[in-house]
Amino acid sequence: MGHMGAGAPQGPQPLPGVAHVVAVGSGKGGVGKTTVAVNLAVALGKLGYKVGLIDADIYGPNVPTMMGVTRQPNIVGENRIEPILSHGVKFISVGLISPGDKPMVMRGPMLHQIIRQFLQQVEWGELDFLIVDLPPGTGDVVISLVQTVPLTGAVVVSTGSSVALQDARKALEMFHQVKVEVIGLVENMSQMTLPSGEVIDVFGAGGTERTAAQFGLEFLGALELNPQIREGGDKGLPISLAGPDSALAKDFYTVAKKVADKAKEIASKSEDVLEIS
Ligand SMILES: Nc1ncnc2c1ncn2[C@@H]1O[C@H](COP(=O)(O)OP(=O)(O)OP(=O)(O)O)[C@@H](O)[C@H]1O
Repeated sequence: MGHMGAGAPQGPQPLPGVAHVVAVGSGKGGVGKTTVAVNLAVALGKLGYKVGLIDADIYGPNVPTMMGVTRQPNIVGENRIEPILSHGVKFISVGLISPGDKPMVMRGPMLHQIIRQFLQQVEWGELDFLIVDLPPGTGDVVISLVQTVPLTGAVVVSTGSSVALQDARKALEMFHQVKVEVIGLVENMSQMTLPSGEVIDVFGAGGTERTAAQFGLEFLGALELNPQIREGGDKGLPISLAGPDSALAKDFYTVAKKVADKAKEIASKSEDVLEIS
């Protein structure tokens, strides 16, 4: 690859020691993307993987609350950022740097800089998976991400409702445009089981699986709508901590295992391509 002079165009560079970067996105806000990202990270950790989590949802950085730690990260050496370790996962968030209720007002270049710093200036060490919680919608953060680091793939979270799926399709189209493979779709808040045992369908369960099929994409699983999942998020104790045998957490583990398998499959395919060319 020759050496690069100053100003030489630099494409996305893999992060040394980090095997897979997986983005979690949604078209619509509020569908539970962060809940899925946090529980996916914790579940992968419990499954024995080394996991990092970047909260790139700069407009609503909820990861610190959901991970139960809101203190500022330490700076080590020359401007290296030490990620926060919680529940077996290393994470970083703008919420740690600009805590409180003040919104971060940011212009494009600053946003790009933050995404780069979170990838390159954080002491991630060896990771099997670096999960990135994207802001809802389609936009700048994804561009910054793909310009900085090669992604293994993206997970798209939706509810089964028509409007959420309409926006999820836009997210799929965006990942296609920036050449990021979609690992699969997750349906969140799928069904709800009442204390009586009656199951109610709030957002149109099944819609996400049908959309995945239409696009020839993998359906990674359906997650129940349950107040304990919300409480876990609010208390900083993600439901996945309950382990794969827990009734409420098991579906998150199903998703986590599928994501891990598919990510490894995608990575091995792209290695083959590199060897051939
Ligand atoms: N399966 C679920 N059951 C119950 N509550 C849930 C579930 N998933 C998410 N929630 C709750 O719904 C709210 C929104 O979830 P979350 O913040 O994860 O959404 P989001 O898509 O990341 O939102 P945004 O990106 O727009 O900030 C949170 O209070 C969360 O605890």
